[in-house]
Amino acid sequence: MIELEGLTKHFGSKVAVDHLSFKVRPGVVTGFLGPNGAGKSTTMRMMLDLDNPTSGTVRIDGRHYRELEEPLKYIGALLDAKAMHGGRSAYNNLLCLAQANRIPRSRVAEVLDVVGLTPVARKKSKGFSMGMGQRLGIASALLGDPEILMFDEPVNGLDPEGIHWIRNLMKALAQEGRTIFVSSHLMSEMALTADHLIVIGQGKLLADTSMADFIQQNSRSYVRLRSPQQEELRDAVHRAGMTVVESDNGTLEVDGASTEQLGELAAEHRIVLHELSAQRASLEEAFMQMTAGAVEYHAHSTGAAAPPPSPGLGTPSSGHGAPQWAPRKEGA
Ligand SMILES: Nc1ncnc2c1ncn2[C@@H]1O[C@H](COP(=O)(O)OP(=O)(O)OP(=O)(O)O)[C@@H](O)[C@H]1O
Repeated sequence: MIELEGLTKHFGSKVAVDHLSFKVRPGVVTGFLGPNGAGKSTTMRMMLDLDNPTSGTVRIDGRHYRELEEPLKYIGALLDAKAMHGGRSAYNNLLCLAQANRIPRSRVAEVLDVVGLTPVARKKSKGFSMGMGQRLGIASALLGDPEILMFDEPVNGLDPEGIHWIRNLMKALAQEGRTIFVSSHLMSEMALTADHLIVIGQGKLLADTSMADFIQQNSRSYVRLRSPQQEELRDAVHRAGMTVVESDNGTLEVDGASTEQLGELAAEHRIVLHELSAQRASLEEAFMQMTAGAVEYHAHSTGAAAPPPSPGLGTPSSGHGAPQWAPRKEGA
């Protein structure tokens, strides 16, 4: 378990992380989401004692990182896959790490095998592709067989087979009862991987909830109906006291009713249906809706529609005076 309490980080006048308190629990994959510059990497760095908090605490299984005798045996992390020594082979990179943490040499071959790098174990890591570097970083996180694993953008540079592999690896590790904390900008991937979500914006906690609840609470769900007797159907739905709107493509959209209710209603009125489907927004839509007011840098221009404002969640910001050509981050 990872526990944050009032975690705060200032860089000069910039508040990167603002009184964050949450727990990352074992047995599930917890996704860590936030727009660019929200403070995810800074938070993860403080979890690993790579940055000092301005205030607040992080506990790893009840202890501060510095109190862990051999930290790699408690918490493994992939933060920056390029952090490896390029002049060393994959094997030697891992061996150095193993020796510094009193991890048996035999574990090096084991983790190389897990990540599929055994055939290139003796090759210098500077010649590795981005995906291979990412696998090596994952191997280093797994080296101490820790109960807690943190991955910052783990699918960066991985091909579809690699993405599938890391998704299954994270799920399997969670099923073993480990604590898995992962950040990613790939919403479709996160939707397939994470059970629970922590969402931050401008350093503040926006949500700490299950994936299903997050999507449900931050998006509209409705039932779509299509029928050759569209007018009859619309009247029947209307008479049943439900809100129905006709979409641009000629289908009907009904809020606040189940597919069962609508199917039965159509049968009662002997109306033929060509479509009866529950529509639920994607994680991406729900995320855009929730974080609309917490995006640090907006692109303004070429047809990419801004997300609609979320009721009660603040209005979309124009970037707090930030330039509008969307730099990635200050000081990066
Ligand atoms: N060393 C630093 N010096 C000054 N400002 C920093 C530093 N590191 C981060 N920041 C700022 O703190 C804020 C949070 O940055 P951070 O990298 O943690 O965000 P992030 O959520 O990981 O973003 P991204 O999704 O773009 O990687 C940003 O505004 C960033 O510019």
